[in-house]
Amino acid sequence: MRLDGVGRRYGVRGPWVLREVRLDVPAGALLRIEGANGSGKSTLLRLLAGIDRPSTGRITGRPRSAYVPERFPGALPFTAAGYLTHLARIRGLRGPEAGRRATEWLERFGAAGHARTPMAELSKGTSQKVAVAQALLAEPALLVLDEAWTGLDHGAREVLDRAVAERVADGGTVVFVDHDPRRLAGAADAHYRVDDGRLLPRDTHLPTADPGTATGPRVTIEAEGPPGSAPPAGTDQALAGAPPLPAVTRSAPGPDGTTLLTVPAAHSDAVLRALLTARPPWHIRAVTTAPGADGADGPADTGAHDTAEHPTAAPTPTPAPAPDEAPLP
Ligand SMILES: Nc1ncnc2c1ncn2[C@@H]1O[C@H](COP(=O)(O)OP(=O)(O)OP(=O)(O)O)[C@@H](O)[C@H]1O
Repeated sequence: MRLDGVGRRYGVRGPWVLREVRLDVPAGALLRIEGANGSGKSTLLRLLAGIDRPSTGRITGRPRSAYVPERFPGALPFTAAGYLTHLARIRGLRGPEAGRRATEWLERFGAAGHARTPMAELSKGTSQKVAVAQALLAEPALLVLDEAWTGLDHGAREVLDRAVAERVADGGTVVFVDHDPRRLAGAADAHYRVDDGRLLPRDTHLPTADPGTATGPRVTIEAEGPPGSAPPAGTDQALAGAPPLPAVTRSAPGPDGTTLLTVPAAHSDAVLRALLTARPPWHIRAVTTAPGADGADGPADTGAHDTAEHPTAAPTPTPAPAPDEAPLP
């Protein structure tokens, strides 16, 4: 999908909220939109989702889209399951499949007990689970999330993190706004900022280390996987071409499933992607700056865990390009 010279204002004489927006929305990518309150983020997301039209400019190549609005109109004349089944049918799911998918998403979000509750009687959090589920159930090619994590409990936020990773791994595109800068930290392929009506690319890449040396900025990733298991093989592929110890270290998996991975900053996005798209996906607890391998760069290591560090498995001989290094189509 592509936006060319897109502008939006409310009312013929209203101020331009967005001006001259040009954006390529590639398949299989995670895009983050940032900006101050009232800068026009929600306006942009509504245009991307196709529920609003630009006042000027063109949007072409729109894929099958789904949208979680900032404010979900909860008081609808359905039960939770009835609403999701209805939406699944509108999105093209046929027969019992629509109801099955509705039940499956309510279960994933821990809201199966509210399947028969009228929407108007749902708590704010459960209503938000339904808002998110309606967007996920038909596996859209473009998923647009406007503060979709707000109001969800911890478990549901993790389910949504994983669903986002699944969509991207399946070749879909996810565009999101979230007030928490740690949301999907390091996983976005591109960051943009809405500023004075313009959409500006924000540098997405952490400072690059020289791949030929063991020095340079590093990032510590605290990730949680199945208890006792080592990080998925994809992380080793993501580190192909990275210098070995001391640039790359990995703690032994803790009994709670937590592992600390310290990697060159240039490889961190690819490692995060590998963790989030593993099956089952890993949960990213924190991403912090670590000192360079020579100890010269950045603040002190997190020190959150007392860990025995050891090198990761040897890199694969043929370096694969990190997804974040590929040019956006
Ligand atoms: N339907 C509307 N009618 C008139 N003005 C609107 C409408 N929707 C948004 N605006 C105005 O457009 C501007 C941008 O609003 P928008 O909600 O897109 O910003 P935002 O960056 O998402 O804000 P926030 O971070 O507070 O959610 C604001 O000045 C807002 O008042």
